Amino acid sequence: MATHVHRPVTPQAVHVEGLTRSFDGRAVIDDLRLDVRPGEFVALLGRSGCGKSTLLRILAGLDRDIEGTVLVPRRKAVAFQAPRLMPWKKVWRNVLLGLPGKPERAVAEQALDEVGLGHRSNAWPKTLSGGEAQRASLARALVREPDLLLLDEPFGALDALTRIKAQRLVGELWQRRGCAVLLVTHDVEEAVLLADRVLVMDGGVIAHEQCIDLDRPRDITDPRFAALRAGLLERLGVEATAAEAA
Ligand SMILES: Nc1ncnc2c1ncn2[C@@H]1O[C@H](COP(=O)(O)OP(=O)(O)OP(=O)(O)O)[C@@H](O)[C@H]1O
Repeated sequence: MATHVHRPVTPQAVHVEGLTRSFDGRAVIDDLRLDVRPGEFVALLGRSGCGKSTLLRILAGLDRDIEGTVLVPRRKAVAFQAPRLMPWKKVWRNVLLGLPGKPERAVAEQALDEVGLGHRSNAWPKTLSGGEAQRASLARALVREPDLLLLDEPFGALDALTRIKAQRLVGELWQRRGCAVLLVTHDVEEAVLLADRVLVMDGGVIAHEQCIDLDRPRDITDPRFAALRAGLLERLGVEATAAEAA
């Protein structure tokens, strides 16, 4: 029997047990177990099609056609690779979209300030750059004051420099807000840079997990960083280059 329960205070930010999700009789998620501690930053890696987005959508409450137990906080927010802004609403109205009650514009502006986009509050979405649109999408997640922030490849479509800035911003927001984060990414370096723990999904379960016990801010030139990255690449079936493996 499926249970998808929201509870305000949980010993874990996420508790998933015996989770199975099938499409056309094929179990993409198969008896999966996952716990995320409050305030923990977890990155989720895995080859394309292994079920990462499916898991994230289930945690977000967007897919309830499941078996098993899923416990998540009531306050949660999700941001996707595509910022999904409504083109006919100004940026600040997009940020408030779907919030209960009649929230004030100032609420949106505070969140936009937090992501460095206060000056574009009154702009139309089509006038934003890719990085700005992604920051607007993050602001929309932040106004929900989430205990759990779910990010599905949020930097995937950004150019290298914008991506680095966006990663830094998410790291800062996480430290300031203290919410748990589950970040789906293809980028092993990004995972090691940001996460407390990196999970590798395979065969419908969490097949491997790696704690990242490096000080913050992280130094990608630290040999331990390279070793962790190489280990995870190997887990993903990607041959590390000779330089990385050294
Ligand atoms: N609504 C759906 N109907 C049928 N099959 C689906 C549906 N959603 C996902 N799938 C299938 O489930 C599998 C997992 O998809 P999912 O998008 O979760 O993978 P992913 O790990 O996020 O992939 P990627 O890294 O490429 O984004 C895929 O084989 C996909 O085709």
